[in-house]
Amino acid sequence: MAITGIEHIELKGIPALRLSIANGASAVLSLFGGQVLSWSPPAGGERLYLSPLAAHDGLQPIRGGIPVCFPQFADLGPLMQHGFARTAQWTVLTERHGKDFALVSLGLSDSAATRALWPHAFEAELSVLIEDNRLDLELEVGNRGDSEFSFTAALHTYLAVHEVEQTRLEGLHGYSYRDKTDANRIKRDSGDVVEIEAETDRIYHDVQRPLLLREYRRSLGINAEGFADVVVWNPWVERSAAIADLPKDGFRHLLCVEAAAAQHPVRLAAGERWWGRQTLVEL
Ligand SMILES: O=P(O)(O)OC[C@H]1O[C@H](O)[C@H](O)[C@@H](O)[C@@H]1O
Repeated sequence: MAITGIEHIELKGIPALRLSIANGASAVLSLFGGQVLSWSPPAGGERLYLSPLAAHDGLQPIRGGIPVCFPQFADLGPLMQHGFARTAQWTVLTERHGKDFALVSLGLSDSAATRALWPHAFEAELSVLIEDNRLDLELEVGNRGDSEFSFTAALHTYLAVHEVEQTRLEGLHGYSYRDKTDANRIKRDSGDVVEIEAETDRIYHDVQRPLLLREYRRSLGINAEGFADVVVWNPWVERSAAIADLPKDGFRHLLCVEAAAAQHPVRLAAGERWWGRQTLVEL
């Protein structure tokens, strides 16, 4: 019988935790970056894309899984792309499991290194739960300083798909989005579904609906709370060629559907806390 519970493992030299439950679902969470690297629901089959060329040197970001972008999403500010959380060492705060669930929360707080980049006292907590056919991630940020700060953030989920051109993303009809592939023009989605047939890099604003990712013979529900925006990213052929840690045809097997707070930075007064959550449900 498969081991259930929470094991401390190493994945290509990176310290990580493996969460497993009795129904056969499992997930792997790296302490470097506080990054989920794998999730298999009870029916089996990996649902997250992890690049075979991803760095595992504990320095560079890991291409794939669910990177945490904080305190900056993409290049929306003066920090390095996607902020420092995805290349920081997180620590284990809690581990809990029963027959039907496994929950780990990791913490990251300010240090001399983070204050040199971003001069604020913060604590971030990432909780990762597997239960039934779900993966649930929650990012909570607290301001433990004495003045307000603001940040942008995302759970940059790389979904594994069989063939991206045959994948349909439903639920974004009618929402406006910022199109990074077209000079950041604001557009309105008028299609019934989003299909990927070219480089796609969009921030959809104020998305209120759950999304559905449909593929041949499988579907995934994607829900978010607290994060106002949804980013849809696929680098397609030309941009992929410039991404050293992605194989040539890697873009065909991934679609990033990210829960983000990007359009409007989150403002936190001293002592305040914020949280955002993304849930993936195998249907
Ligand atoms: O290559 P990375 O720094 O990991 O960023 C990968 C991508 O992340 C997000 O989806 C952004 O919207 C894209 O513009 C960016 O290219």
